[in-house]
Amino acid sequence: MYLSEIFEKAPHIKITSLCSDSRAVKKGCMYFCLEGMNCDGHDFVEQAIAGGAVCIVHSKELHDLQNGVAYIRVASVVETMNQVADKFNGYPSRQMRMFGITGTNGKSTTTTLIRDLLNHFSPCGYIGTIAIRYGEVDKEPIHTTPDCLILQGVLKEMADAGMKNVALEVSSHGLEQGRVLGVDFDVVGFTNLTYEHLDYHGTIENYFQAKAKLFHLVKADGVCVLNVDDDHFEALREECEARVVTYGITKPCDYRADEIELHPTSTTFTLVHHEESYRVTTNLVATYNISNLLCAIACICESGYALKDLIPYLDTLAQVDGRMERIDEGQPFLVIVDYAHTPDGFEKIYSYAKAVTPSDRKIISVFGSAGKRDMKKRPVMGEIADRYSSLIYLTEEDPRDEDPKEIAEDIKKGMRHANCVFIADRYDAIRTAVETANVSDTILILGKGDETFMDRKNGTQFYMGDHKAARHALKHYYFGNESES
Ligand SMILES: CC(=O)N[C@H]1[C@@H](OP(=O)(O)OP(=O)(O)OC[C@H]2O[C@@H](n3ccc(=O)[nH]c3=O)[C@H](O)[C@@H]2O)O[C@H](CO)[C@@H](O)[C@@H]1O[C@H](C)C(=O)N[C@@H](C)C(=O)N[C@H](CCC(=O)O)C(=O)O
Ligand SMILES: Nc1ncnc2c1ncn2[C@@H]1O[C@H](COP(=O)(O)OP(=O)(O)OP(=O)(O)O)[C@@H](O)[C@H]1O
Repeated sequence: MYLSEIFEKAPHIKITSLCSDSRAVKKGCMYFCLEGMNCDGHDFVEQAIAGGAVCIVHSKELHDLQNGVAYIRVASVVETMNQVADKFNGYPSRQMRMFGITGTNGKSTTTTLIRDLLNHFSPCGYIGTIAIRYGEVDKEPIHTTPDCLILQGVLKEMADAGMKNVALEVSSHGLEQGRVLGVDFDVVGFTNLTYEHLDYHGTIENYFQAKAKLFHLVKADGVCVLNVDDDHFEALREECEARVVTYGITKPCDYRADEIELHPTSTTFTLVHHEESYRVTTNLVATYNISNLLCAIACICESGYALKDLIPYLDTLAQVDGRMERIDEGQPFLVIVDYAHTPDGFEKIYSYAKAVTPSDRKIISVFGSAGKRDMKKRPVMGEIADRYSSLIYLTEEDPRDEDPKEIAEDIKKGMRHANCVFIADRYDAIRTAVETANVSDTILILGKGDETFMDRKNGTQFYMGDHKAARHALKHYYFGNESES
């Protein structure tokens, strides 16, 4: 594409790629100077030009301008970058129905459910924490919400591959940093807002405001799907300019789950939507997943599909990787791998574990907390785990350059009752939990979900993953404690 096609009165220079990192520019690239938390992209203009940049988009005054390079000064580099990336890629989000889901917990689950259900009717891509998926393509993501240059490129790939819909996880970091400003959202959904990421946002109000940005990015004739059960529902409704549709469990709303019966491997409930009512069985477990399912159903139905057509697919929904994943090697106790890593996520998964574990049996927990991330939540999560568990194995969980034992000490500050042991190696902690479990106990392995890496002080290293670790330990170290209690 030529620069003159992007900016009026700009020289006729060929632009071959877009970039916001001077270390990655290629010949013919347009470089965007972004102001970050650690440094300012304006300081790397020379490096960008040396690497081959032919156009610099900036907001601050630059000196020593070079011949042969076009300089475009704009009020907001982020906004311009989004517009250019959208145009450069042929406006891909206008060619597909775009679903954006935000919230503290449940984004990956809800977007995966949207994709899984919609794929029965019309091809849908997924972009989020777990992967970038469309058709047969399955790629590792860098971020939950990719930066706009990557995002628009991926959207183009999806449109070119025949996707008609995209379910996109939209993180608060992504919203704050304007990564989705160029996306034309048709449907935006909200799961919940609880304590998380305050190291980045500072206050819960700022965090809410970041999430609320998504609801200003939906098309005028689009839909905002809100959770009536969440404490921030009313405040978020105030922010919505497009039509609002509601879902929930505890209050009257447009899509409601009533008479919920929780079972260890399924859930039954009555799905009420205005005059329609269906008794539904789904293979999803735990009440919070019913909330996620309602959000997904509301998003799909409000984009034109009939509720009755979705019902047949609700009892064979795909397992969401690392989310409430049951590991079954024939052992007589429950082993669940789950990505819970927030106080609310902990509260929810423990209340589910309590509901399905006989009262005279143990809940055994294995978890840690991420290094160099929100440290205040550590004792809070320790307190919750302690309230429900008989035994806790604290272990490493992406310690980065912190000492995992010291992170464990922070977690322990919230504990008062449970037996708690620190085992540095995560596999060893999982193995020990398996060796200690008895019939009808529940082991919860929390915090890493489907991730197969460990961020340590010497960088990101391969980790076999909690699901594989649990399977391996069950196969090799569980010898049957059936007679013990
Ligand atoms: C806190 C955060 O989100 N930081 C993001 C931010 O980094 P930053 O503000 O520190 O950027 P910076 O290092 O100051 O650099 C500013 C600019 O100068 C450029 N630069 C910098 C150095 C150089 O030599 N040359 C150069 O051009 C950089 O490319 C950048 O454009 O902008 C960078 C470029 O887009 C991101 O890669 C980076 O994500 C970091 C790696 C990150 O870990 N982000 C996480 C927290 C995140 O976004 N997570 C959410 C999910 C959260 C959740 O729900 O769990 C996500 O959506 O993934
Ligand atoms: N609606 C919900 N309410 C509370 N907790 C939930 C909800 N949905 C999922 N969780 C918990 O949060 C964990 C992460 O779920 P999921 O990956 O769907 O959320 P997410 O918002 O995508 O999180 P992240 O952005 O960190 O990946 C789950 O493993 C579960 O423990």
